[in-house]
Amino acid sequence: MSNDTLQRLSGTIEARKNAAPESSYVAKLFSKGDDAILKKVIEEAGEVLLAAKDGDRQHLVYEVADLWFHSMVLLAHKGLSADDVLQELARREGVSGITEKAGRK
Ligand SMILES: N=c1c2ncn([C@@H]3O[C@H](COP(=O)(O)OP(=O)(O)OP(=O)(O)O)[C@@H](O)[C@H]3O)c2ncn1[C@@H]1O[C@H](COP(=O)(O)O)[C@@H](O)[C@H]1O
Repeated sequence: MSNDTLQRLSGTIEARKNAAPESSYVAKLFSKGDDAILKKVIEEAGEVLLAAKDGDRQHLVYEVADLWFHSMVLLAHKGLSADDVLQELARREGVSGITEKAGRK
């Protein structure tokens, strides 16, 4: 598995913060703010649920990609990135039981 795609996409999403809202989907979503971004994340999570139930594996991959993408937009909006999540997953590889919640309030 390669993280190159996630890194490139993170860079593109980050760059959209300085773009005019009408110039791109991500720029428009940033301009709408928190609630609009969170709504997309919830909407895509629901679509993942439906895809998981319909038995079409490619459909599931498609909807999870939508969910990951919108989660990345949310992270960027909050000053974070996919890299922060990858670091947390890497940290968990070394923790048995995953009971530690480092950094959680
Ligand atoms: N990976 C994605 C990506 N995945 C999904 N989407 C968009 O997310 C939306 C998914 O929402 P829906 O399925 O609900 O479709 P919709 O009804 O059109 O969406 P809404 O208008 O209701 O929000 C669609 O408009 C998709 O085009 C994405 N848009 C952009 N990217 C990446 O982000 C980059 C920057 O995109 P722009 O900001 O458009 O240049 C692109 O180069 C891509 O790499």
